[in-house]
Amino acid sequence: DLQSDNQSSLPKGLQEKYLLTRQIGVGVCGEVRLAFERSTCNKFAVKVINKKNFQSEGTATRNAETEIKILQRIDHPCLIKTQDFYQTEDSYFIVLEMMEGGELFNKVKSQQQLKESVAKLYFYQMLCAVHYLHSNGIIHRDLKPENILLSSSEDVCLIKVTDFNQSRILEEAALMRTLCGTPSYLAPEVFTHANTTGYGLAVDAWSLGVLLFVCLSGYAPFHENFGNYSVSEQIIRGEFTMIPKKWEHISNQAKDMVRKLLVVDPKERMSIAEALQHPWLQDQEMLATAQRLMYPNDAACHPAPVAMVTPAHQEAESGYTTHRKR
Ligand SMILES: C/C(=N\O)c1ccc(O)cc1O
Repeated sequence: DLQSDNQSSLPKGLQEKYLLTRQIGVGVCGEVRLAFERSTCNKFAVKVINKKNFQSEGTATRNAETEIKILQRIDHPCLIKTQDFYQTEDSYFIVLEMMEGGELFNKVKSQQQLKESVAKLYFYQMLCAVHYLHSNGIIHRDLKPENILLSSSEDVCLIKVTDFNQSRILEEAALMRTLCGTPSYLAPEVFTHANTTGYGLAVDAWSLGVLLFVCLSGYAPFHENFGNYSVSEQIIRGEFTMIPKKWEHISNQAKDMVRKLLVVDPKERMSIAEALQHPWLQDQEMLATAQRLMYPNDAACHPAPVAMVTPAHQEAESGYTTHRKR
């Protein structure tokens, strides 16, 4: 009975504004519950984060309030919006926009591998979202299929990146949690330079490479069942295998994109900006679809002729380079 114990342990403000109902997701740090805003009946997803999962509670709690203000200013069509934030002695409650399609993780699991055109549409939106985060000085650091949400169960749909706020709010604790969670998507330098949080934007490019590999092939490039190295050793060595059966129908341009992101040396790894200019994404039909999904109002008032579509990421870098000129 949701009116009894569950609601009573909730912050008063949260209880007054929202009715929390069933669990719709669960993760390392806690659970996600479906909530209804009482005044509008609009649906929201409330992420309940159990504080005892995090070591340095003092600074994290202090950071939480300040960080949430910054993050509520973050506004991009492919980033989950933070609607509200509450906390009790032992939990954080982050009220997030609802995504009816759930986690990308479940779609890839059920479909084995995504159609290349669908993987391209999703990957382009992820690149735009992460490009925007980086331009606002935020490194995600924990990009994985569980943190990519789908707006609907249709293949052609808007996707949104989540949890960038959580790792930002609980900075040092997020690093601890990240290192405790499954390392499959983490870039090599997170292991080799983990104690210096100086690793840069390139960690997200690596994780997007792993995400794209999984969407295209249906399996992870670095996995404990592969070879006789641990997952972290496989990552540090940059050793992955494209199983022919899984990759035979995938274009060379898609494979090229993956290979240029899964480069061990962050200085040699293709950047997000370079990835946005990669030939695989210069696909006018995909760009027009992404534009329509991300900026539906623009398309309504003055539909851009497909040939003239300005890529939604706008700040297009001049020219595509396979490797940054050193
Ligand atoms: C975290 C989140 N939205 O922000 C979410 C998580 C799981 C799910 O099935 C649906 C959702 O909307």
